[in-house]
Amino acid sequence: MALSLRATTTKTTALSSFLCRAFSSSSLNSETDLRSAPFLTQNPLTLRRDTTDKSIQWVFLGCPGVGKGTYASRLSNLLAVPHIATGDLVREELNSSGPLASQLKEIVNQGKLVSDEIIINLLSKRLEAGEAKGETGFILDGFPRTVRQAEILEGVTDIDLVVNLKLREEALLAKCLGRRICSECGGNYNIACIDIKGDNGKPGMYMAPLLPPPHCATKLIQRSDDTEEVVRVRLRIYNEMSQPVEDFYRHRGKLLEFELPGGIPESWPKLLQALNLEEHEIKQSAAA
Ligand SMILES: Nc1ncnc2c1ncn2[C@@H]1O[C@H](COP(=O)(O)OP(=O)(O)O)[C@@H](O)[C@H]1O
Repeated sequence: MALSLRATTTKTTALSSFLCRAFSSSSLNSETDLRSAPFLTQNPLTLRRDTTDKSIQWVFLGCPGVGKGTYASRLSNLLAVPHIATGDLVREELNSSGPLASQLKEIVNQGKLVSDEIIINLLSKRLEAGEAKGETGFILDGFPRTVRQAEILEGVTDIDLVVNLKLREEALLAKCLGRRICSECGGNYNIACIDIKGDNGKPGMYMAPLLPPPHCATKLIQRSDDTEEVVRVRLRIYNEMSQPVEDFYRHRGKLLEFELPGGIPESWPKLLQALNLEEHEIKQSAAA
């Protein structure tokens, strides 16, 4: 399907009045549940958006290890919209001394999903903080991950586009296990060298490692949920809980499927092409 993806959508939806109502009237939670949740100091997702906002509202879907963070972050830099990764919000919270930290640590380290209530509350706070700084638009990464989250989001705002990144199954586990983060600057790297040989008419695939610069190389850490056992659980849960989200957006004509052909050098230009974006044009117009 050809989707027109230029970032020109005019937003007319004011989210603030709808989000809380959408969340509290959704089937799994009564208002009582929300009020009794100790971490909810305010209504979840009480967002306000300028009705003249012309920024993009995109979602990135895809299995653990597919590269959602990498490509969402590159597009965020290119298009000057915030990249909001709910996994990062969860990790910030679990590394804090907040009341949810130990509960979140346990859930994440088992590869399970955090409750919709918690995730919506974290996302709401992040969007509000961004709004206070004048941010408009977003590229969401890791949200929605359940059909209920998608329904709530769809009920309150108009998502322009959902990019569904796909990568061959054999590469996903290796990508998660090879992931490394610089504990000082937060830079993301990958030490895995993926070299899948062509077989039975299926082409091979090569993904070079993304090695850290020398000043990060001695400070690399691994996410505690990037162990083989936990990654397998995350992949299973993605198939059960998040693949239906792909169908949700497919039925609404918003899903752009993008099969990664290899590493960043091959995939990035092809992704821009699929999105009908020209990197040099955007940079020129930003500089003008
Ligand atoms: N939308 C969400 N709903 C529920 N849990 C989430 C959501 N986003 C992130 N999480 C939690 O944070 C963890 C890390 O998320 P993320 O960094 O996006 O991982 P992945 O590499 O598996 O895509 C998830 O395994 C899950 O426990």
